[in-house]
This record gives sequence, structure tokens and C-alpha cells, in this order.
Amino acid sequence: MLKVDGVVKKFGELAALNGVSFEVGGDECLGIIGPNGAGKTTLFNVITGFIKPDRGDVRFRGASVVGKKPNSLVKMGLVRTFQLIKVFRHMSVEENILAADGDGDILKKVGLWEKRSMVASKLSQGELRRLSIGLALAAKPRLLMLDEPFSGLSPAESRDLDRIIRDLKEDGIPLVIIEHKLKELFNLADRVLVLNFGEVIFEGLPGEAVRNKRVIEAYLGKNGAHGVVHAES
Ligand SMILES: Nc1ncnc2c1ncn2[C@@H]1O[C@H](COP(=O)(O)OP(=O)(O)OP(=O)(O)O)[C@@H](O)[C@H]1O
Repeated sequence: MLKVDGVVKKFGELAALNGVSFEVGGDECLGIIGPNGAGKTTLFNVITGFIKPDRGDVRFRGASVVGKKPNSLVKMGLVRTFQLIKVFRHMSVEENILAADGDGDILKKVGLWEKRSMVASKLSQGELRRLSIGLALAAKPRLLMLDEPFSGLSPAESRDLDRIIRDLKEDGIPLVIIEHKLKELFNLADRVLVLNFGEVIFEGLPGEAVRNKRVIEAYLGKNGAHGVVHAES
């Protein structure tokens, strides 16, 4: 479905991405983690056409998509959400979804049917996040990329979102999720990719990632706040 091959992106001297390769397919959920500045957002921007890589290729459903504009990628089914939620805040929930060519089914899928008449500016953080996912779903994604979907959510809001993302997985939509909240991510991800200084330092099962020495040194060890199991010394 998605194949990233040897992607390099430099900002001046800094290699934000330094030869990143991986694939996502089937109805898989891939988690992407790594410390601040590791290159996660840059990777999303390259895949979704917001940034052109200096080297390497991104293939979606068999064809190279390097150089294509974000809008044409969305039309092909390569759809993302953003860290900062983008919705029309003065419009109702339903108007937002309709403006994106969505329908009532989507409102139900993201648990906002009851709130459909409410102006978006009155929504809670969790509801706003679900609306942003609804807008992404309106584009009929063949692959959905979520940028820190759990950030800023309460435990109850996180549980609601978990259920919604789980349903998307069951619908067979492959997912790529950047997330710092590892407990939430590891409940969903079939596989994780760990980035550090623009390089993939680990790819494998979430349970293996938390025991991997390089991952612990680069990311987990420094930050006990991630709430996952730590090193077996
Ligand atoms: N437009 C830009 N111009 C210059 N440097 C940039 C630009 N965008 C990102 N960078 C740098 O590239 C590196 C990777 O940044 P990126 O935002 O991709 O990291 P990240 O893993 O998403 O971090 P975070 O977890 O904080 O979101 C960082 O050192 C960052 O400062």
C-alpha cells in the first residue's frame, strides 16, 4: 500500500530524515515513535506531499507520489490529520462534515451524531479530535495517517478515541500513527517504527520495542513519563 524507500530530507546541514525506509500494507496499524525532533512530522509531510524529499521515493499503491501535491494525494486516498486540529470552528459539526463531502454515517462512526448541531467551537478537545478524524474519513482514505491523535485528551476521551480507531482498523483501513502517548499507541499498533535523528533505529512489535536497548537509550529511558515497561537489565 505505502512504501517509503531511502528518504532523505535536509534542512540546511541538518538531516531531518536520513535514509528512511519502511512499508505499510493490508489492514495494518503502524505506530511511529521517537524523541522530539527525530523527524516524525517531517516524515508525514514528505509522505503526504507537503515537503519534497531530497532523495528517495514514496510509493502509494504501486506508483511513485513524489512531487504530487497534498490535494491530489488526498484524492488518491492518502489522507492525514494534523497535530493542530483544523476544522471550521464557527460552523456546526454537521456543516463541517458536509463541507468535506461527508455524511451522517461518518458522524456516527466518530461518535458525533448526537452533537451534529453543535457549533464546533463548543466541542471538547476529544470531540474536536474526533471531528478532525471525521473530516479525514470524508475523503475516503485508503490509508489514514494520524499525527498525535491522543495528545491533550483525558483518559475517558482517549478510550473513546481508541474505540473509534479500532473500528477503522476493523473496516480494513491501514493506519499510520505518530504518538508520544505510548500506552494508547501500543494498544492499537501491530508494529512500531522508532525514529532517532532521522534514522529508523527499530522496527518490530511494540512489546519488543520497550525491551530494545537502542530504543530505551534514545527514547524510553530518558522519559519515564511514557508509562510503559522499561529495561530488563
Ligand atoms: N521547516 C523546517 N526548517 C528547518 N528545520 C526543520 C524544519 N522542520 C523540521 N525541522 C527540524 O528537523 C528535525 C525534525 O523535526 P520534526 O518536526 O520532523 O521532528 P518530530 O519527530 O516530529 O518532533 P516532535 O515529536 O517534537 O513533533 C528537527 O531538528 C527540527 O528542528
